[in-house]
Amino acid sequence: MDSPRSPPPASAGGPNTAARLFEVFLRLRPSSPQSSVTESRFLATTPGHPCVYVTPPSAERNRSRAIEKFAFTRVFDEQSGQREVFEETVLPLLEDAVVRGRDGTLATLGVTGSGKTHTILGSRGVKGITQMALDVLFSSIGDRTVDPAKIDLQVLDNTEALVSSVAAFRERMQAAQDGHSSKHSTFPTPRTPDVSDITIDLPDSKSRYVILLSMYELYNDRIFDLLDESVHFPSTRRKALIFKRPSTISTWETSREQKKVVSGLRKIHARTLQEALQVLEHGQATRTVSATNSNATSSRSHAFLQIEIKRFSARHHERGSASIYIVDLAGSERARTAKTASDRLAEAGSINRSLMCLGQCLQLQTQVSENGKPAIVPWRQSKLTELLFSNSFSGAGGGGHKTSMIVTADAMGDFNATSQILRYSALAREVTVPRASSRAMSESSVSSVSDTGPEAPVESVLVPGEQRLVARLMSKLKETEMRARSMEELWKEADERRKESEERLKEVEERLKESEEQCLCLEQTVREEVADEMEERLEEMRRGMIERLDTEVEWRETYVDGKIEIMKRGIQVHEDAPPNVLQQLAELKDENERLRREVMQTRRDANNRSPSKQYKNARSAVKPLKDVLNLDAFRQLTLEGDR
Ligand SMILES: Nc1ncnc2c1ncn2[C@@H]1O[C@H](COP(=O)(O)OP(=O)(O)OP(=O)(O)O)[C@@H](O)[C@H]1O
Repeated sequence: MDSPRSPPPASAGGPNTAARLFEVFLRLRPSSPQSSVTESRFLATTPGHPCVYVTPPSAERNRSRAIEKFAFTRVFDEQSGQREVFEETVLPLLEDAVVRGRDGTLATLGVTGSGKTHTILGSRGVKGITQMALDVLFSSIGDRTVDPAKIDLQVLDNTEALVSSVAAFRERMQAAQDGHSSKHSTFPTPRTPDVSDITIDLPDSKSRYVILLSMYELYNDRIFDLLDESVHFPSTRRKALIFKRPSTISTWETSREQKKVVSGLRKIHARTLQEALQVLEHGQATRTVSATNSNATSSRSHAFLQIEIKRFSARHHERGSASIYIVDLAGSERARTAKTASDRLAEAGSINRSLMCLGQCLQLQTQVSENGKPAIVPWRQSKLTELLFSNSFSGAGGGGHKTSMIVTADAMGDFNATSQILRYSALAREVTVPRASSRAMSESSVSSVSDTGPEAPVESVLVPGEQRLVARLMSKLKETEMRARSMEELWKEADERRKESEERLKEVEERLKESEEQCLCLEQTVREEVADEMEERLEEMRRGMIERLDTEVEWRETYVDGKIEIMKRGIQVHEDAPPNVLQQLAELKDENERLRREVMQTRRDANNRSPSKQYKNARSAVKPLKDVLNLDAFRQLTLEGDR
């Protein structure tokens, strides 16, 4: 093998395409003084070969690094233009969607500042592959678009999306932006490269098409609509959306084939290329972007653009639908290099975590190729991999979803971060230990790289015995790596389970707390109700007693009056009654008057006192009267008077 600056010939080995789940392309960006981190190139390619060689820059050599060779579907070197990348990556996906109705995803992956956004959306007046895809799509469809007056897209769409025309979208945007400082689109429509000569042959001459655009971003593991006009109001909080299967099934799908979608997304019906580009610009302007030490306009979220191509018959019956997802992933970064802090650091943590899960998914596909057995790709581990792969691996959409990745790299950028991404994204990898270190290895079984730097490939200088030893050591190294990886995965799984259990425990504790609070409230209410009822009953008793007392007093009064009347009549008849009887009568009258006053007083008191006391007092007040007016005594008196 040659040194990285003069790579080896074509036979060095390309990727095994037999059992590949993804196409993985590598694109090298031209280095600029601002973007360069290392002082020398650590990546080298050979024109026409799908491989890249990674040699540690001089500062890294002392850390015992070997030369690594990575294979991809294709490598685009620094001279490759946007159109070349477009023709090899998105155009086949677009053709599949328009002609065969197959969904496709294209995502860019790379270290921050390595050129992902430039590739996807272009920069400095240069079109990205997205603009080129829209250009080719609209020029291929031509005037065979559906008249919006003839269909109701809102009714047709089964994904709970909010479908509207570009005009209505623009109006809403205008209303949202009026009087508010908002993010205005600042992207001039790029003109180059020209793709007017590329068209896709449509499958039949009668079909009509509708193009729907939607854009969303995955920011801190939450999905946000990039075409939601309400975000332009400063006080409005963005609403996170859910990725799920729609509640209704479209006519051409079975429930098993049903694709997962971002529910409640805004979909804009673009009828021309200009309309589509306007929508794209609005989405771009809303995306979360910040300046970091590594990139002045660093994407802090993973952005998804969905181009949905709906096919209709000449009589406006929907015949099918296919989507292309173009994904601009946020770049992985080291906090130390990017010098990020607070919010940016938290964003970077979330970005790196999701990219690590993506890396695991990508890495497993190479193991599939090597073992010949289908490995389980852990795409459910993160929201990002779920969004990217759930429709590819679950058999949804008929299982025809095709995924391609473009890995972007700067040959003079961050060596550690770049080689790490190449390691997990490459379709095949080969490690070569330089000569000096291979000798050391045979003596001490430790891999190291000579201080003098990488030299000729090991195979060409070793004797057969040494070659066998190196081969054995390499296979052991590979085995250990695999074991370490599976241990790491087990550890991660255990850690996730622990976290899950902790979350559940927290949930249970919260519920317990809630239940206790509810119990307390209930007890309080019951106590209050019982107290109210008791008071009511006491009041009723009091009223009853007063009534009974009144009746008794009235009856006594009537009774006494009647007796006095009888006595008066007796006195009139017997005017010569003995003086002691008359005196007794006068005394009785006085006593009667006194008792009446006492009854009046008792009544007044009864109104002010508690019912039981009132009752007792009244009884004790009435008792003397009763005694005095004892019928027998009275009769006795009357008889004595008569006598
Ligand atoms: N192939 C290229 N040709 C010319 N310029 C490029 C190329 N790739 C990247 N650049 C320039 O490098 C800078 C950073 O690129 P870009 O914003 O695309 O990086 P990125 O990978 O998207 O970063 P991040 O992950 O932080 O968003 C931009 O100014 C862009 O114009």
